[in-house]
Amino acid sequence: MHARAVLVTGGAGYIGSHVCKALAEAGWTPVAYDNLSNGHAWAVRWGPLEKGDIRDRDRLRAVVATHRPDAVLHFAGRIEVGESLKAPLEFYDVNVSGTLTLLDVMVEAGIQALVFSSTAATYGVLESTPAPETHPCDPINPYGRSKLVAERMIADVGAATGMGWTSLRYFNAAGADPQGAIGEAHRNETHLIPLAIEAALGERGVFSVFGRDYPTPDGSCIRDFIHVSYLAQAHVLALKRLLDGGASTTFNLGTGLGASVLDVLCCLETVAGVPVPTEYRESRAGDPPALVGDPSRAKTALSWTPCRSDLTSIIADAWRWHTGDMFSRSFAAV
Ligand SMILES: NC(=O)c1ccc[n+]([C@@H]2O[C@H](COP(=O)([O-])OP(=O)(O)OC[C@H]3O[C@@H](n4cnc5c(N)ncnc54)[C@H](O)[C@@H]3O)[C@@H](O)[C@H]2O)c1
Ligand SMILES: O=c1ccn([C@@H]2O[C@H](COP(=O)(O)OP(=O)(O)O[C@H]3O[C@H](CO)[C@H](O)[C@H](O)[C@H]3O)[C@@H](O)[C@H]2O)c(=O)[nH]1
Repeated sequence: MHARAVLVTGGAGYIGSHVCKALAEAGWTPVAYDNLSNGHAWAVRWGPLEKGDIRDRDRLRAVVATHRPDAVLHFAGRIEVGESLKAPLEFYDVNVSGTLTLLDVMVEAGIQALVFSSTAATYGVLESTPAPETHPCDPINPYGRSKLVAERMIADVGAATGMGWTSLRYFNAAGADPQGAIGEAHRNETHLIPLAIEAALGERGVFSVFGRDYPTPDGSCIRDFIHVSYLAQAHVLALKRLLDGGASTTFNLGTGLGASVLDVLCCLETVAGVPVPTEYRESRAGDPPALVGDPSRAKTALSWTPCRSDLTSIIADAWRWHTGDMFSRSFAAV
């Protein structure tokens, strides 16, 4: 019997590729749909790669007609908070228009289930931490606003058509596949942990800490880091729940615990056994001081546990990936 297909937009990217691995291990055929603007063909190892843009209706239609997926997991999008302030229209184009095009094709094809990659950035500045899903959404950057519009569009289409959906609001995905097959390899890296690793290895000069006067115990921002492989597990569980008739809803995917930028640097120095050369810079526009999520709803409804998500395990996996053979061979193959 053939494994059932699911369409994974953005399946060549960091989180999408880890989810493809988890889906294949759970018996699915993940069909990655990606324009490779920030992902890699080498990261698509557990199913076919269909190259295409999320805004290209005809290409999407053709891919759906070929693979006839039971469901869609939608990761494709622009992701960098800082960039979104410089190029808001690009973010609205890909994250909003792209999601609209995808929904249109799904409705036309009668696909009844969608798992959407949303974000903690939809909340804005938290009134209290850890934030539950009922926390007000008032995003402070175009990235978060574009994802919130997409979330609401999905809910409206679900209400009108009966399509089931689950929006997963990730906090900070981090780490790498513990077996070393894939890891975080954004082309234009802006994320804290990979940049700090590159600074520790002397590949990038000094690491810049953005802001030292936040209202946090050490003055640097606080984030809730969640191991990418266990984030991936939650997608498999959410897909199963949706296909079993579970109600459409939103889940936070975080640990409920925060770590500061300085905590991350300190932990990396311990894991790597070398210092991270560091400087302080102005705070980055659009960064809220603290983002920590309450994952209780996901834990209960999905029977999910965010394993391996202590800072040491996350950073050790990221370090192993970055310094391993796969990382250098992967980039050499681009
Ligand atoms: N990384 C995080 O910590 C984090 C946190 C919250 C939410 N998210 C969301 O998770 C999703 C995946 O994030 P990621 O970190 O894996 O990013 P990523 O950039 O590694 O993955 C996104 C993928 O989408 C593809 N893509 C971008 N624009 C496209 C387009 N127009 N058409 C087709 N494909 C396109 C890219 O090539 C890339 O492979 C995103 O939707 C992001 O908003 C990420
Ligand atoms: O060189 C750097 C890079 C980052 N930071 C700081 O490290 C923290 C984390 O920054 P990242 O860029 O790694 O991640 P973000 O929290 O900005 O955003 C990530 O998590 C969000 C949800 O929390 C989003 O969804 C988004 O897609 C994803 O990139 C922030 O306080 C940032 O100011 C630095 O100090 N120096």
